[in-house]
Amino acid sequence: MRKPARRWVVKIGSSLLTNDGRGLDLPALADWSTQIAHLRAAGLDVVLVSSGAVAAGMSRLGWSVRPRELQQLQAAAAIGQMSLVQAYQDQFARHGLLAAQVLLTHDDLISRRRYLNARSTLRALLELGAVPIVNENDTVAADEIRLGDNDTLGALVANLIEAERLAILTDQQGLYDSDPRQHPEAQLIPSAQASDPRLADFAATGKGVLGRGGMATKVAAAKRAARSGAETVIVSGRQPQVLERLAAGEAIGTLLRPDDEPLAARKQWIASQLSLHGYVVVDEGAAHVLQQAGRSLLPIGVTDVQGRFVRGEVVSVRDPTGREIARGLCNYDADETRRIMRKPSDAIEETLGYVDEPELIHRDNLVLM
Ligand SMILES: Nc1ncnc2c1ncn2[C@@H]1O[C@H](COP(=O)(O)OP(=O)(O)O)[C@@H](O)[C@H]1O
Ligand SMILES: N[C@@H](CCC(=O)OP(=O)(O)O)C(=O)O
Repeated sequence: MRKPARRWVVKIGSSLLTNDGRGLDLPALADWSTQIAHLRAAGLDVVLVSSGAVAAGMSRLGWSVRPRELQQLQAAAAIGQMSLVQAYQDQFARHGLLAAQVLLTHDDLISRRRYLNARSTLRALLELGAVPIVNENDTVAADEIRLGDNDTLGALVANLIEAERLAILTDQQGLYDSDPRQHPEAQLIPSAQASDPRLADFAATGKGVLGRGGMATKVAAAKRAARSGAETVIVSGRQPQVLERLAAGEAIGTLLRPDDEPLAARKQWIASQLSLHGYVVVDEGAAHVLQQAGRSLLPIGVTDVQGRFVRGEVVSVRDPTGREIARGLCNYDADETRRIMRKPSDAIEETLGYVDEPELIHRDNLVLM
């Protein structure tokens, strides 16, 4: 029996919530809300990441086919999000709980200031005893920066609140060794390391009518959640008392475990950046000391700088073959970095006229990928 985790992110996908597209499944939604209320009563903090806005909007609009145009999807989401949170609010109120709507975009999670704001708001809501209900802010998220699937959002929220567990409720019993919709003989994987490269192959194909990501985004989410020390359970939301049984330590679904101890909060944030404004290329010697000796990155080891970034932004670090080996907060902006690259740190002052830090990226602000 595993010990129950204290802070959970519970993610409910579109396929499940809408019973594969037949509008919101209100009895099921009521049941999950009851289960979450029981978890709260048992002392667990729960943040709910719920999909279903587009699907609920489609059903309100009488649309049976998911539109392709972004504006149509956004309009459906705006209509559907109302029904979605209203349904949750009604259900949580039956248990004396307040529900809180939290709509996040990708930008909110890459800007340090907004990231910290989102984190403190979520923490405040949990302290107030409310149940935060998170979804992507579909109205404003433009195509190229959309998270698109809520598995990624669930993992980012797990990083944000340093959750111990990400429970992904879906329409299958868990992760199988191939898509059970196409391969009835597929075998359920009871547990694995989130970093196991075979998982991506198992999840390679197939998704539901409405779901965005299929299993591939769930496996990627487990990997991302593991970076902040969270374990992920992929499990059928249709199992009776699924959340309570998980909380009691029952081994159901697929458990994907992190390899390591949790990284510090800053390192989690650095590792979870989805879009970066630039990268630096380092020579072999620098790549070696970063990876093997846990050292800071000095300007002398940098051979190329690409993109535009400001001081304090997260940049990617690539080895001479172009492979990303690390990410970190850069102490100099892109132009300054170009001017001091290949130079020893004691030449920074004569080159720039000032010196802020001898390191380009300090090891405390650097995370290996
Ligand atoms: N290896 C696999 N194991 C289980 N399900 C898989 C696998 N590969 C693909 N799938 C598909 O992923 C679907 C769930 O993903 P998706 O439709 O995006 O759901 P959700 O809306 O819950 O995120 C399943 O219905 C299944 O057909
Ligand atoms: N923000 C979207 C969710 C996107 C989506 O479909 O996610 P998922 O079903 O979890 O893969 C919505 O509420 O409709």
